[in-house]
Amino acid sequence: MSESKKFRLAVIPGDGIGKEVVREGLRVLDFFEQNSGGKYSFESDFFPWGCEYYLEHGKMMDEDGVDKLRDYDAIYFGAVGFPGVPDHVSLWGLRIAICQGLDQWANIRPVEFLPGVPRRLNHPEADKLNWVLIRENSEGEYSGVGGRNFTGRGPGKEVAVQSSLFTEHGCERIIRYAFDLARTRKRKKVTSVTKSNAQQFGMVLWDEVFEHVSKEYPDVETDQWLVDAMAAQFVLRPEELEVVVASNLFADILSDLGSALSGSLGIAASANLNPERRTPSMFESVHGSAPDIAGKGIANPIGTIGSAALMLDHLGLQEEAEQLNQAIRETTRQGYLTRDLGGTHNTEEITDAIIDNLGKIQANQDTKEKSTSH
Ligand SMILES: NC(=O)c1ccc[n+]([C@@H]2O[C@H](COP(=O)([O-])OP(=O)(O)OC[C@H]3O[C@@H](n4cnc5c(N)ncnc54)[C@H](O)[C@@H]3O)[C@@H](O)[C@H]2O)c1
Ligand SMILES: O=C(O)C[C@@H](O)C(=O)O
Ligand SMILES: [K+]
Ligand SMILES: [Mn+2]
Repeated sequence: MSESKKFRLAVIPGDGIGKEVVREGLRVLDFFEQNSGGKYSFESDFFPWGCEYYLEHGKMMDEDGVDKLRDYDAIYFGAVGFPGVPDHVSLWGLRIAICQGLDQWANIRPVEFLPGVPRRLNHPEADKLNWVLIRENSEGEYSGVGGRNFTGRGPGKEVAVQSSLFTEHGCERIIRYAFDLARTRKRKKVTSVTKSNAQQFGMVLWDEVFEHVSKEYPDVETDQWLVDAMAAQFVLRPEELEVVVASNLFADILSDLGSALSGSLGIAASANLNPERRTPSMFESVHGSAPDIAGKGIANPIGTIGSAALMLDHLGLQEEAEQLNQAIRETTRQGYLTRDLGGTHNTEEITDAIIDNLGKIQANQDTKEKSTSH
C-alpha cells in the first residue's frame, strides 16, 4: 500500500458563527479521513485568534501570526468581527493581515444555484445558472493607503483620505488568472468590471491591462462593464455571466449580491489563493460572523462546508471535492434548509444530512467500481 498522506491544516474559527460553521466543516473532513482507507489524514492545529483574543491580548493574532501559518498545507477560516471591537480593527487585524501577508492575491467566489433553494431571482433557467467571481485580493481599494487627523484642522473640519492603489503587476496577475480559468469552463468568457468613467487613474490602468492581456487569449470571449450596470446585469441577464473579474471592493459587493440572488449569504464559498503555492491558501465562507444569529445554532454551514470542497480540490483530492459538492446539492434538493433559506433545520442537521449523502455517494461509487472491474 502506498504511504498515507498527512495534510496539516491551520484552523481559525474566529468570531460569531465562524466557530459554529467551522466545527461542521471539520466533521465533514473527519468523515473523509475515516473513509479514505488510510490514504490520507488531516492534522488540525487550532488558532484562537479573533475578537475575544483581542479583548484579552490587545491584538487580533500573534505578532508573528502570519509566519506561524506559513508551513501549513492550507488554512480553514470561519469569520472575523464582533461588536465590542471596531470592524476595521478586526478585519485588518486578521483576514486582511493573512490574505495580504501570505499574498493570497486571488479570491475565488463561485455563485452556485443549488437545487431546492428558494430563488430571489425570477429566471426561467435559474437552476442552470452558475458563474464565478474573481476578486483581486491584495490591493485596490484595500491598499490601506490614507490617513486621518491631519494637523491644523479644528473640530467639525476633520478630513480623511482613503486611496486605492492599482499596480500593473497586480492587475495583470488577477486578469490573467481569470482568463486561464475561463479556458477551463464550458463557455470561455471573461467579464471585467471597473468604474473607469469616474475613477480615472487606477481603473483606467486596469482596463488597459485587460485589453492587453485579452489579446493573448483570442479563444476567450470578453466583456467589460461599469460596476453599477454590472449590479443590474446580475439580476437582469445572469445567463451572460461566466468568469467575472473585479477589484477588491467591487467583487466583495458583487459576491454578496450573487449569493443573495442564489438564495442566501449562508451558501457562498470562497478560496483565498496564492496560485504560485509559495504560501498556504485560505478557505472560508463569503459571509461574516453574523452577530445577529450567533450562538443560536441556526447558521447555514453550507458556505463553509463548500469552502472545504474548494480546499480538498486545492489539496489534490479532486474526487472528494466533487463528492462533497454533489452531497451539498443532494441535501438542499431533499429540502434540508436552514432558516435563511426558509427552512427549519439547524446547523448540525444540515451537516448530518450532507454526511449521510456523502456516505451514499461513496457507497454507490464503490459498487460501480466493483462492477466495472469484473
Ligand atoms: N470574511 C469575513 O470574515 C467577513 C465577511 C463579511 C463580514 N465580516 C464581518 O462580520 C461582521 C458582521 O458583518 P455583516 O453583518 O455585515 O455581514 P454577515 O455576513 O456577517 O451577515 C449579514 C446577514 O446575513 C446573515 N448571514 C450571514 N451568514 C449566514 C449564515 N451562514 N447563515 C444564515 N445567515 C447568515 C446574517 O445573519 C446577517 O443578517 C462584521 O464585523 C464584518 O466586518 C467578516
Ligand atoms: O471585504 C472583506 O475583506 C470582508 C468581508 O466583507 C469579506 O467578504 O471577506
Ligand atoms: K468568512
Ligand atoms: Mn464581503
